Amino acid sequence: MFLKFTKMHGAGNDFVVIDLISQRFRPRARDIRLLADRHFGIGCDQVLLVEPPDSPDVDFRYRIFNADGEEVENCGNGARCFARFVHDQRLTNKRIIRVQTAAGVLELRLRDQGRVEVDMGRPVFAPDAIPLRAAQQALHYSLDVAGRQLEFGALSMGNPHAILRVDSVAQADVATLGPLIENHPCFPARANAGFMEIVSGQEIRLRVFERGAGETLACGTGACAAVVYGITRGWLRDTVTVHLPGGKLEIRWAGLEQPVIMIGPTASVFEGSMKI
Ligand SMILES: N[C@H](CCC[C@H](N)C(=O)O)C(=O)O
Repeated sequence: MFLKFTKMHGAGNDFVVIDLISQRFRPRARDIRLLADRHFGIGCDQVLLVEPPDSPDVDFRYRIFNADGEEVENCGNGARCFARFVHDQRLTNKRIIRVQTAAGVLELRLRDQGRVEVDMGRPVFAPDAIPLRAAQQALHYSLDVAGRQLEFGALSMGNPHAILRVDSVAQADVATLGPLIENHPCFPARANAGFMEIVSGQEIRLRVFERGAGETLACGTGACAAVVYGITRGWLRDTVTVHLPGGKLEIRWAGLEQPVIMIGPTASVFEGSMKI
């Protein structure tokens, strides 16, 4: 079959977005890997599938697959691009959209100039919910990675994140430490690894080695996780500009039991169809 798709990105984190309301396609992991392949397929960090709602109190359901073919719970940049996609494709004329994901219901608000605001839900710190193998919940943890003791924060934004503070993201050894943290046995579901440089109480630089995709130009849930960790450590205030290699996001968190709010850009790059 030929599958219609739209290629999008949010701050350089790129997606193949597929409308499964007007076309039928039951993807296997190998189909996702082919769609995501930058040589034999279209190429992307994640594949997003847009589906009809499965309950009356949401407008859509959307599913998220990493380039390695694994389905995951949440994707911040993907949520923004999803909202832009359903609006551009006239699947809705709403500017406040409720969408069911594997991590729960997200509320998305279309802002001006292609920007979208997302209520990303509340961070979760309990180790067994991240999941993280740890004796007890802590502000930060210590991890032996390749003989080095690393201090990191860990939390879930629906998906698991480990965050390390570094002096300089430019100098951080993301290529080596990223996969070691992603696949460390203390993370039974693997993890996204964030490397955060504190610029000021309201600004950070961040690089993220993503679970199932490698280092990406931006990670929305990673930006949320890094800001939440920085606020809990007393390094950051409640509204932070996050500078990522592919662009910047604004993250707000008013503290425990409060949702994390993310605002950022979206871009629709091209449409096409692929034989699959
Ligand atoms: N790699 C992530 C999913 C995509 C998250 C990221 N692209 C974002 O914008 O949040 C995971 O395996 O949990």
